[in-house]
Amino acid sequence: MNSPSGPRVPIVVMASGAGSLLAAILERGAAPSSPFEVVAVVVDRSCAAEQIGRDAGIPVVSCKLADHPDREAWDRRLLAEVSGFAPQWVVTAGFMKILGPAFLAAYSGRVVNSHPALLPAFPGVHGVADALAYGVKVTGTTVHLVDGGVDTGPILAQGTVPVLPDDTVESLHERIKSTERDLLPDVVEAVVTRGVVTDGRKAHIP
Ligand SMILES: Nc1nc2c(c(=O)[nH]1)N[C@@H](CN(C=O)c1ccc(C(=O)N[C@@H](CCC(=O)O)C(=O)O)cc1)CN2
Ligand SMILES: NCC(=O)N[C@@H]1O[C@H](COP(=O)([O-])[O-])[C@@H](O)[C@H]1O
Repeated sequence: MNSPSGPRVPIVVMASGAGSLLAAILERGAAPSSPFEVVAVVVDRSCAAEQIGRDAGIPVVSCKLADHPDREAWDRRLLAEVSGFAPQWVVTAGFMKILGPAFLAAYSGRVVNSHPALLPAFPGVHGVADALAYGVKVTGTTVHLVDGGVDTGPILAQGTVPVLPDDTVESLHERIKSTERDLLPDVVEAVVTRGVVTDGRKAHIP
């Protein structure tokens, strides 16, 4: 049992952008009662998330695809870097690269992603823009386990967000991120404490 008095579960957070989800996870992990500890931040590009990790006094590792001969080499390097921190869970929080087979073989069932749409609708890199262009009136966020597909893994939790008549991609995305900053740390706390039970496509946190 991981409790305030017990050892904290080590997690690695991966990010590519502004890092506001990373900041929310770091804040939650810094609470005295947190069941988890962020032991490293991994980025795939130069981004604001790097500085957020450094400001928190946490090791930040940059693993850029362009610095590797091919995708397989990058995937293996990513695995080596992350494994060096021996995390029990990995959280992709705005990480904009597809994780490959080597990485997922090692961390199968232990990678949690936050996506800015209600999956299975609007997967991929442009989830917010695609939902807005489609004309949906409600969208949201999905926290799911990562598998070999793109945003296809078993769903752990979802939160809904209204689409307002004057929304732009930016205004809608910011409203979704506000929900993500609560939901993702909630799910991380839950999975590190209670684990996940999967049955085919279905997953629940007991
Ligand atoms: N194997 C998986 N890897 C990742 C998943 C996943 O479900 N399976 N989710 C992502 C996050 N994500 C959306 O939530 C996502 C990120 C990136 C892409 C994508 O197509 N990336 C391109 C590059 C785009 C870029 O560099 O800007 C790529 O990897 O070639 C789709 C969905 C975390 N990883
Ligand atoms: N498909 C992956 C994807 O779109 N991820 C999204 O990037 C944003 C990161 O925000 P942040 O950089 O402020 O944390 C979040 O909305 C996250 O769901």
